[in-house]
Amino acid sequence: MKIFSLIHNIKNSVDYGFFRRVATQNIGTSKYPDKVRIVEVGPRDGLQNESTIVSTQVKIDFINMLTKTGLQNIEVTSFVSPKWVPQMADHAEVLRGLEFYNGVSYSVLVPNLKGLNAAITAGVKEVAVFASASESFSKRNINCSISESLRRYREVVDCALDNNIKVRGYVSCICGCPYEGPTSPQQVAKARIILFFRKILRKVKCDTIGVGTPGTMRMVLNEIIRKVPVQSLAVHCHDTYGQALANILTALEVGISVVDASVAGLGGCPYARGASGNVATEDLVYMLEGMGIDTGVDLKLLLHAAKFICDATNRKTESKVGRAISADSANKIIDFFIKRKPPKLA
Ligand SMILES: CC(C)(COP(=O)([O-])OP(=O)([O-])OC[C@H]1O[C@@H](n2cnc3c(N)ncnc32)[C@H](O)[C@@H]1OP(=O)([O-])[O-])[C@@H](O)C(=O)NCCC(=O)NCCSC(=O)C[C@@](C)(O)CC(=O)[O-]
Repeated sequence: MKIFSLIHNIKNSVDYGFFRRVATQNIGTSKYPDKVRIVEVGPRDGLQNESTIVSTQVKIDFINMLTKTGLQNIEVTSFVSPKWVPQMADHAEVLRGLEFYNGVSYSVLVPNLKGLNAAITAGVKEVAVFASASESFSKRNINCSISESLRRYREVVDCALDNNIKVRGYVSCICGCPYEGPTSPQQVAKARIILFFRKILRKVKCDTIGVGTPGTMRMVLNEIIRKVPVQSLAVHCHDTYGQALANILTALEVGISVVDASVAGLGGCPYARGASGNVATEDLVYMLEGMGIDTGVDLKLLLHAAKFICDATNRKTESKVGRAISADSANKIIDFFIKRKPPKLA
């Protein structure tokens, strides 16, 4: 009750519209984009690391809730070996249970042709392949060298494009590797990885263990955009050291406008021990909308989805916004955010 009246008082005494106008004015004709496309990776990157198997129905309900928030890209599962990542073994059942909405892309991770073929059978229209800038991480994560992974992915990408399937390409460990330490920008921008990824629609640069700072992030991105059009890049920042939002701002400053995030900051990689989840989607939406940058995402609905998955997995949210505002009280204090209509059912 006390909390409620505090929020009520804050709402009545603070002109959020004023803050929003000031934030926008300060940015002016700034280096930041007008819009940012958020790729929600919670159902895949977020849940793959959960030690207790999450039921298929919970995954389906979670994804359906995310769809209604206005997110246009959701990575829903991965078609990897169930021996390696048991949590994602129900990939086909998850896809069967989804309500597909017009204008929303539901992508999946595939490590090889076997995964791609299964994804095609399940009706998937967008896949993601995942290479690494670090040899050791490549070996631990997908059991092969970088060169071998690129050979495999060449087949996967050709086959996907022949089937009119869009492809994202992740490059992990752009700032550091859990086994080898810091990664040099030149290592990330190596010709073989860049050349390979040229065909791919969207190239995602990943700070897999969240060790990057705006300094290292700027260095590595500057190196990459000398070789790849910035419009084709996205970033995927884990938040282990609390640098994710700052790193994302740095990415926006160099011209990137597609950003991965995970609701409630869920996740981590099973082959990068100690790494925390991605930047929390709620925190990202709060920051961007507060800067006058359109995300198209309804923060209130996002908070509901976050509460749902945290309750179902018995974990606390990693989102700072999620801790500050409960889904129920969100109504009272985030009226200044743009209200969105959910997309129409296909
Ligand atoms: C790549 C492999 C398959 C190699 O694994 P392997 O053991 O070298 O391959 P294999 O061909 O010997 O296959 C082993 C078994 O898995 C089966 N198998 C083989 N492929 C598939 C498939 N697609 N779907 C289903 N089953 C499959 C295959 O049939 C076989 O079954 P068995 O004959 O023993 O009964 C394995 O290492 C793997 O699945 N790795 C995936 C690990 C993973 O998902 N890691 C987390 C991803 S997160 C990440 O990479 C970072 C990212 C993207 O989030 C961004 C970032 O933050 O950096």
